[in-house]
Amino acid sequence: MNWGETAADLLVRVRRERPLIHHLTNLVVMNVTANATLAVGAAPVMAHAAEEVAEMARAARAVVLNIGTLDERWVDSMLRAGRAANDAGVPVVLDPVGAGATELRTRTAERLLRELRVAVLRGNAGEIGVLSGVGGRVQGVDSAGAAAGGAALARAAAQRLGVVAAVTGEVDHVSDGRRVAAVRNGHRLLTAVTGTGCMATAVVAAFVAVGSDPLVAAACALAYYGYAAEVAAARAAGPGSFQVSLFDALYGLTPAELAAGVRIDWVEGGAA
Ligand SMILES: Nc1ncnc2c1ncn2[C@@H]1O[C@H](COP(=O)(O)OP(=O)(O)O)[C@@H](O)[C@H]1O
Ligand SMILES: Cc1ncsc1CCOP(=O)(O)O
Ligand SMILES: [Mg+2]
Repeated sequence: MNWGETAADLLVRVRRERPLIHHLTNLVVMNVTANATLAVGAAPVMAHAAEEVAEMARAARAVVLNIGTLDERWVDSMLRAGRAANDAGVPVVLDPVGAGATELRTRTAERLLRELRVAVLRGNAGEIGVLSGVGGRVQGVDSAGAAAGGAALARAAAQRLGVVAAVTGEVDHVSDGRRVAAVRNGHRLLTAVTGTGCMATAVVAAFVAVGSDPLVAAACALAYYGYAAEVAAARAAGPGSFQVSLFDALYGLTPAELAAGVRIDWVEGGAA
C-alpha cells in the first residue's frame, strides 16, 4: 500500500466534497476545532441542543463526540446524536477527553462505547489504557502512562471495544484489532498547546467522512495533521505562533507535499 498516495487522495476528496462534520465538543476547543475542520477543507457545525442534535447528525457525514467539558445534558445530547448517526450510517468519532481522571468521565466514555457504534476512538495512551482495560493513568486531560506500548494498546482496545482505536503520542498507533499502523509524523510543540488532541480528532473525522476504511482514513488523517505540525513548527517562534501556523499548514499543504511527507508503516497485518 502506498500511504503517501492514499493520504493525498483522501485530502483531495475532503477538499472536493467538503463534508459536514457535526461536533458535540468541549468549551475549551469549540473554536479551534471548527477552524481546524475548515482548514482541512471540511465544514464544521457545533450543535448541542437535545432538540436538534438528531436532525443535525443525520445531515452530517461524520459526528464527533468529545467529552472534554461534559455535563448531564451534554451526555444526553451525545447519546441522541450518536443514535441518530448510527441509524443513518453516519460514522461516529469519539474523543474520551480525561477518561480515567474522574468517575464521571470514565463512566460516560464507557457508556458511549457500550450504547453506540463508534467507528473511531481517538485518545491518548492513558485514556485508551483505562477504557480498554489494559491499564492507564490520566491526570486532568493528559496521559500519565499506560500498561502497554501504543501498538499493543491500540490492538487490544480495538478488539475489546469493537472500534478502530487511534492512540496518539510521539508515535501514533491505529488498529482495527487485526492490522496496526504506526504514524511517525508530528512535533513536540503539539504538546505545548491545548486542544491539539481534539483537533487531531476533528481531522480524523473529516477523513473518515470521505474514506471507506476507517483505519486507513484515521492513520492518513493523523499523518497529515502531524506533517502539518512539522511544517508549522519550522515557521514558529513558540506555542502561540505555532498554533496559528498549524492552521496555515493544514490549509496550505498540497496533496503532492503530503504524499512526500507522510511517514506511516504497518506494524502488523497490512499488505506491504
Ligand atoms: N511527544 C510528541 N512528539 C510529537 N507529537 C506528539 C507528541 N505527543 C503528542 N503528539 C501529537 O500531538 C497530538 C495530540 O496527541 P496527544 O497529546 O496524545 O492527545 P491529547 O492532547 O488528547 O492528550 C497528536 O497528533 C500526537 O501525534
Ligand atoms: C484543557 C481541557 N480541559 C477540559 S477539555 C480541555 C482541552 C483538552 O484538549 P486536548 O485533549 O486536545 O489537549
Ligand atoms: Mg485529549
